[in-house]
Amino acid sequence: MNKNAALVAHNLSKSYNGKAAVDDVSLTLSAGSVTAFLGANGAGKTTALRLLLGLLTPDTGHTLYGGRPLHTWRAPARAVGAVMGGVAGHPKHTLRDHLRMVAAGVGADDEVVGAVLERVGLTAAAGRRLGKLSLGMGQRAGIAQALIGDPAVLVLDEPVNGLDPHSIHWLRTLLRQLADDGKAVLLATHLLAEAEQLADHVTVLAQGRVVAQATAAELGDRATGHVIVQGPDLDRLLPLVRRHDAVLESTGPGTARVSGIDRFRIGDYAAEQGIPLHWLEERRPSLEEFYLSVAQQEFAAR
Ligand SMILES: Nc1ncnc2c1ncn2[C@@H]1O[C@H](COP(=O)(O)OP(=O)(O)OP(=O)(O)O)[C@@H](O)[C@H]1O
Repeated sequence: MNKNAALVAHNLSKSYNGKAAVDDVSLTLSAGSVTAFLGANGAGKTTALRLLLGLLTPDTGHTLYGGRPLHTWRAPARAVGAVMGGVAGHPKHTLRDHLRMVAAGVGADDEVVGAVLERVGLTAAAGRRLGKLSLGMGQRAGIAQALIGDPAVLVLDEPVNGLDPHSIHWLRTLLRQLADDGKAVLLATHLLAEAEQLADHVTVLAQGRVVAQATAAELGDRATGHVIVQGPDLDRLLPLVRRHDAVLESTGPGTARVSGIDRFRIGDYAAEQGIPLHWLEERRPSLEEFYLSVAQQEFAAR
């Protein structure tokens, strides 16, 4: 076990009415990294986050922050900050006053409130009432609130929901900066492109279970892609295809799709045999294709 990890969750499980919402989920978050919990709606992401945060009691398993359970931290807001959808507070309170109250609760001063407002780009909106914040401002305010304790771990549930493209870009940049500052960031998302673009590590959840855990790049490599080849004489590739137990599928005149051999082998073989090729392109699977394939394999095994 990595004792220096910002967060270690061991074998978390939670069932409702005999059905597992989260089934034996383990996770390690390191300082300076962004991790995504990726899964379809109902995969168990929110339940897993609530277990990590101590908002739900697990049937089995436990979570350590900096090597210790959250309840042993004198100031839990230094261990973890959570954004579980917008900002919750009295709609008539101004954003500044709301954050001041939160700050007082965690022993932070007004300077911290000014700093977090600036960090999320809401300095000019500090005097607005919570009830008058737009959806995007509410998301930013939620992040400001989570950052007040300067936590080592930041957890966000579907943070891009309802955001416009400009705000999504802003959020990506902010999360990367927070990781660069040394925080461990965990976000739950059903948006495959978000996980692929933003996260260093991806944990794929399906029906409450971890079905894949790797870097975004490794996940892509693990899945099988295919190669598009074009040329006037593609049948001459068949001996190579047979040798590798691969598949060559004609997709039109002079064009085929090969799976089971990489483009280097195909190119080298074509050069050795004097087979003319006009095009050779490896199509790597997207994380989406990978996710669907692992989820299908997982369900098929049940
Ligand atoms: N309090 C509860 N009582 C009964 N079942 C629950 C409860 N909370 C979650 N579940 C069930 O557990 C499963 C996982 O739900 P969860 O909300 O964690 O999924 P999710 O991946 O976050 O999906 P979504 O993005 O749709 O919220 C679902 O089948 C859900 O119906």
